[in-house]
Amino acid sequence: MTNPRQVAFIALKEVHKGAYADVALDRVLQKYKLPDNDRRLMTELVYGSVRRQRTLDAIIDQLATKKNQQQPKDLRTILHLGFYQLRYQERIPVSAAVNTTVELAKENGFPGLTGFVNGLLRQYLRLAEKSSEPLKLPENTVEKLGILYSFPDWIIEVWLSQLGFEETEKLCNWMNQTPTIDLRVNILHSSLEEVKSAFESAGVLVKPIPHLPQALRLIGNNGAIQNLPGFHGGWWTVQDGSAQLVAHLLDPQPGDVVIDVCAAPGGKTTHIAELMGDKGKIYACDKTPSRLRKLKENAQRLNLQSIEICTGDSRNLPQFYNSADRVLLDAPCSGLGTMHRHADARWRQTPTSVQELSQLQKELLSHNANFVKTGGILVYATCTLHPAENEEVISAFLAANPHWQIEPPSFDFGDISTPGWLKVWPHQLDMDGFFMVRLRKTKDSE
Ligand SMILES: C[S@@+](CC[C@H](N)C(=O)[O-])C[C@H]1O[C@@H](n2cnc3c(N)ncnc32)[C@H](O)[C@@H]1O
Repeated sequence: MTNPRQVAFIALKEVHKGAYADVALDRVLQKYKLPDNDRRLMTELVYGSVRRQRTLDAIIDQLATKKNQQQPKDLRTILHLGFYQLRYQERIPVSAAVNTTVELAKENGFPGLTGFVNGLLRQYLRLAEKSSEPLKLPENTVEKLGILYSFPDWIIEVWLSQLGFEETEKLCNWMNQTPTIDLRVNILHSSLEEVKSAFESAGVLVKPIPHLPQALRLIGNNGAIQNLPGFHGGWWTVQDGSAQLVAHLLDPQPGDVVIDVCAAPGGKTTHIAELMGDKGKIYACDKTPSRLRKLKENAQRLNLQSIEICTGDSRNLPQFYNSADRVLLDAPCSGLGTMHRHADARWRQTPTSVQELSQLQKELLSHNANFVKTGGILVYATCTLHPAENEEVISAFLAANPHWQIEPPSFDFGDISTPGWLKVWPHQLDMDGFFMVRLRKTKDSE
């Protein structure tokens, strides 16, 4: 089968049964071999329909007599695909969007409803001719932003409470765009100039990222990452700019003992090893063996020797008391700062899952802080923008551990609020949302 819309429909059916969007997409891409252009269109339609689900459902609710939840599941998916193209894909001619959606309905169990599908899409087009916003939006600010930008109300509330209306709207917009790809150059085996010129010779453009000495951002869509020059030689690794900041904040030194307690798949572990000149010892701990296998592959590809893997729950690691110069806790989190990378993430997390994660983060922090020597450093980081997983975790830890204190970053980057934690707001800095804080153990606990 080579019809990209039909393949998108099959992937979306999997997502609605509970599959992760990227997993469902990979599965159909393996099964149905599509030419590059169709592959790109199909990917856009799947991720876009998942991301914009709330907005698309609101359109169905406005135009159809039956609400989206009452429509047959597959028909709702087909309508999502149709409305997504009409609302967000200006490059697709309107007639193609309408006709292919009607065809999808006919071919997938709804031959009797082609008139309904056609009518609904054309009704939307008539409204779009009359007004730049065909969708009727509620007065309530939270719901309005939630429907317009397709986020659950609770996420909008979390952002509004920290940012206010204008900045929240900018952040919502940012989170709905196609993610960029950043690289971190492995300074032990290459240099920024070498990677840049190898890429340019291969016709791939990159640009540096201000303040980040090892970072390059890819410009444009370049196909499979493994085919870019230097990948197999370990010249670089894919890592977003804001994730690169974390190891700089830790500032590891050659010869240090470092414990990375939630390490897999090793983006930050390998960065730490590079900054240490691969001299010293990094214990890379994680509870997920499949992710640790990736870490091992990454370390091998980057030709790093100083990393030792340990598998298990880092709330119970027994052997490291008072032994580390530095500990990194890159905690499991709700990922609210990276939702542009995971189309379905906004629908998977809930206020309850955030509370559970906050509890886990507190346990990980209080246990692993014991591993730091007096005078040593612990960096706590997450890729979420929820205070319950960030500021509140740190405040609770400091209240219970007066022999620890925050050290503000020595570099100037992002929103470094008193008392010194660094919060990267993606719409301000054009990189993933992150929170990180550097803590020093000033004396032994009593
Ligand atoms: C944010 S990811 C780490 C990303 C990694 N630091 C990097 O830069 O590539 C969080 C990791 O925590 C691990 N994790 C979750 N709960 C854990 C626990 N109780 N003990 C150890 N690892 C845990 C997950 O398996 C996941 O790999």
